[in-house]
Amino acid sequence: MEVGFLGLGIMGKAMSINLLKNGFKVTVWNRTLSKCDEVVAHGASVGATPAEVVKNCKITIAILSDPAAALSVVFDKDGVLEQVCNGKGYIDMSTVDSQTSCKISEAITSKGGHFLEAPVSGSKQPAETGQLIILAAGDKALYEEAVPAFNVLGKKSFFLGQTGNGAKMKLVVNMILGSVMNAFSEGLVLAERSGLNPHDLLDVLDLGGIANPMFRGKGPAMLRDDNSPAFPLKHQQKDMRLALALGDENGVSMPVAAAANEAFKKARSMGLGDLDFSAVLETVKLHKQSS
Ligand SMILES: NC(=O)C1=CN([C@@H]2O[C@H](COP(=O)(O)OP(=O)(O)OC[C@H]3O[C@@H](n4cnc5c(N)ncnc54)[C@H](OP(=O)(O)O)[C@@H]3O)[C@@H](O)[C@H]2O)C=CC1
Ligand SMILES: O=CCCC(=O)O
Repeated sequence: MEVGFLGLGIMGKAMSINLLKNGFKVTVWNRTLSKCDEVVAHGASVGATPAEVVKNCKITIAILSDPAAALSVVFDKDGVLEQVCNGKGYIDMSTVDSQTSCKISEAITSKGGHFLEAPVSGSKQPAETGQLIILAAGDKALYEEAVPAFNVLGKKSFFLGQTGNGAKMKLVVNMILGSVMNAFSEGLVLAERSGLNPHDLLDVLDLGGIANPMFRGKGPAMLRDDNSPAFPLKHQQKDMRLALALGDENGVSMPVAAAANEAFKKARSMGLGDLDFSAVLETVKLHKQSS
């Protein structure tokens, strides 16, 4: 199967290499061309523009930073829309809001193409090992066609119905994720400042009812001040912002998520946006009691 792939950031690089390792022919494009080199070394071809990739491939996958990037790659000059036509499939795996997804869907389908949104749960390592959770919605036939690729990229794919439902599900999941990361950060600092060994806290948490892979995976790195990015903090803040907007639209009060969003905004203002979202810990460390 031949697929196009737009966006070779942390996720796109890992996912496209994974497809290549599993026998897919892949044509890639990235705004910063040099990021294609590593994927080309694994056997990918390069398209000069998103439009060229779509022209050459029946199905094109994208995973880009945010709504602005997702829209730009479709609607701008040399974008996806210029070559979408009957029989072409476009799958956007970026984390965006449902409005962005619906706008892209309408444009693609108005030209005879097929559209599926398929944001993912899971981070850099699951992307490398094909263990993502795929939250698809939109064109069911395109979903069925993409299942062989999804089986390589993920451990489980969900088809959630109409376009927008995948985006919403992803935002709800990441709203919880971001809120939990803030509570976890506060707990680590509280343990240390109150005279406990925070490594003991990690051990206690890991044996109890709120044990989870995130505490287990990120906790030790956070205690070492290692915030090398798997999931960039700027993207987590974008997801909190979009989830809060979804809360507004639906009249859902989310004070915990709102506070978490403020902490991520603070972290961005401290220049931590490109670090892992666990760097929100630094905002808790800022506040020291004066005697
Ligand atoms: N990292 C993670 O753990 C996860 C991330 N996600 C989501 O996946 C998406 C990608 O994340 P990730 O790979 O981490 O992000 P990165 O920041 O590593 O990569 C972002 C990608 O988007 C491209 N891009 C940004 N702006 C534009 C633009 N205006 N036009 C064209 N391309 C653009 C970048 O190109 P360039 O290289 O030129 O900057 C790059 O390819 C995001 O929506 C994120 O929320 C979902 C699950 C997990
Ligand atoms: O969107 C990113 C999710 C990161 C994760 O699930 O660890």
